[in-house]
Amino acid sequence: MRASLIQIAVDPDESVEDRRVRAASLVVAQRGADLVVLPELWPVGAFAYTAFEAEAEPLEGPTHEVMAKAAAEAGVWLHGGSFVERADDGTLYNTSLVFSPEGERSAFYRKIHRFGFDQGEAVMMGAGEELVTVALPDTTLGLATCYDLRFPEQFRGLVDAGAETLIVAAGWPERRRSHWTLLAQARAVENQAYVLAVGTAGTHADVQQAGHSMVVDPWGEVLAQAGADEEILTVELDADKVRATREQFPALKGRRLGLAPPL
Ligand SMILES: NC(=O)CCC(=O)C(=O)O
Repeated sequence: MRASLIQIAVDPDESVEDRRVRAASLVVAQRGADLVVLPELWPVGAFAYTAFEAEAEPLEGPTHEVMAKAAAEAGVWLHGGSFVERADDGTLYNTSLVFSPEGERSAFYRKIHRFGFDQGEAVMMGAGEELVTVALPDTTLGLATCYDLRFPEQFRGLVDAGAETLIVAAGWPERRRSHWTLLAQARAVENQAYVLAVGTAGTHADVQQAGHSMVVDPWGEVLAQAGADEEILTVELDADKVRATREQFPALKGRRLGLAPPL
């Protein structure tokens, strides 16, 4: 399975609409891939909190429309990254979209763990409540967004739901890049799964993005890693490698659940 990770630059001197057009063209240029992935909040920027309200859109808004068309034109499974969704009740969410090669929406995922503690996303957005997996012909995707990466229990839940390829769409800052790399490899090793971790490039809202998108295999080997600038990583994944790894080294079957708490 050929996967392309689009590490798109998010810079304030480009309008959201212009970036939507550019992102769609980058997706269409990946014709021949099986799966294409975009990062977190690439339309507005993961740290552009002051623009969230103004750039919020309905689930089936402009980003949904251009990504659906791009998936169909390229004939690829597309994780279209995430955007600021305004739900029918007015709540904002950090929402990811997945489209089939026919341009049909297969899933949407609202980020469960909101970043910011007492500011930004954590206070401006609602929290997703559901784990989301997407069955592709060769593998099952498990969806996560940026800060979710720090919560191993979410990934265990995705693996227990059948996920073999873990997608992390992110807007991870450069100043914590070491955590990005470490955690992406950790999630791959502990879950014996591929991790496709795709970040943004550039600087927005005075936050330099880490870029350094990466693909990690079920043994924790980094198969490919981008630099800091806008870049597209394309890798060949062997979906059977996940099952073979789990059979050769069945650590997931060794979990001891439901242990009594210490007295
Ligand atoms: N957009 C994010 O979720 C940022 C997460 C982050 O900076 C961190 O976990 O560190």
